[in-house]
Amino acid sequence: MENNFKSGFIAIIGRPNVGKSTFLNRVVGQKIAIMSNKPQTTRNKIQGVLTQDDAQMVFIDTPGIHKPKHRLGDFMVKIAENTLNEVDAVLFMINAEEGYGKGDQYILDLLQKIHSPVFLVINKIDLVHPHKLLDLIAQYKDKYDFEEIIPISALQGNNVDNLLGLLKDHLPQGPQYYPANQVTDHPERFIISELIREKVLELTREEVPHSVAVVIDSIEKRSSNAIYLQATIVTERKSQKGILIGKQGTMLKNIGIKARKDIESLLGTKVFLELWVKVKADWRNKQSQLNEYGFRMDEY
Ligand SMILES: Nc1nc2c(ncn2[C@@H]2O[C@H](COP(=O)(O)OP(=O)(O)OP(=O)(O)O)[C@@H](O)[C@H]2O)c(=O)[nH]1
Repeated sequence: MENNFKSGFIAIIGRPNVGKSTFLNRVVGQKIAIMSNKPQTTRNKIQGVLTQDDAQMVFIDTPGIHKPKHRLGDFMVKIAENTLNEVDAVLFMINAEEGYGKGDQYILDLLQKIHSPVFLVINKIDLVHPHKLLDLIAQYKDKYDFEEIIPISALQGNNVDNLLGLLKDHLPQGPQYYPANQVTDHPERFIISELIREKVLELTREEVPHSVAVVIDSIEKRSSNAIYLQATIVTERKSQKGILIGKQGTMLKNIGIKARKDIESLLGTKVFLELWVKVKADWRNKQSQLNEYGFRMDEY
């Protein structure tokens, strides 16, 4: 039985907002990658691990690949290229509703340089008429020699199991890389900060840019079923700090309440969360300002 076990690393690529994080979260059954309706919120590579009786799939969620405009961009793309060559399969995800675009051609060019098998995943089929889907499949078939073309709805779950089955068929025999109950190899710290950042983006809409960072200052387990967390939201400008705090602190409270609920369901314990806002410039003087803008979320 051991001999028939299949495993492999699978990269998910696609333009921003096509639904990569939604897919990953559905597959591994937990909210581990940040989800947002704004593009380019996936900044780090996040691995989700799906373990079945006879297979293990390790997913790598790459940042939205797009045309590099500066050196950092070039560097990122080089990393993406290397990653794509090292994995066992690549899922190229597109948005059925948007159809073919320039950004996709850029990715298709990138894919021409790699040897790993590529699956075209057409996501958000719940939003389009079947005729449009057929046109899209025909269009993409001409552009690249895909291993498979699979339409899905990551949000509703349609055809996702079929995709996983096909993927498994293509994976090589291999070891179980991670324990069966592990869904991600990232420390909880990172996931927690992403959950808080997600709430910031969700609640502040366009007013606060993606450059906002969330730093976990401390995680303390004071009893078997309670975790005490301190986190700081770091912004670049004073005006953003004002928005994040809101009138009489209402915005920060709301961010904290929503984040706490998600963190509690992720960790399965009660969470006490203290949240602070800092401007990058006064980051070093943090200690002296702590009491000015902080809230304990368990009080709300
Ligand atoms: N209707 C519909 N919406 C979807 C589907 N999959 C994802 N979405 C929505 O599309 C938006 C973007 O989804 P994400 O999963 O954050 O996209 P992403 O590709 O990870 O985006 P980046 O982090 O920018 O790379 C969210 O509002 C999702 O709810 C789907 O199958 N159907």
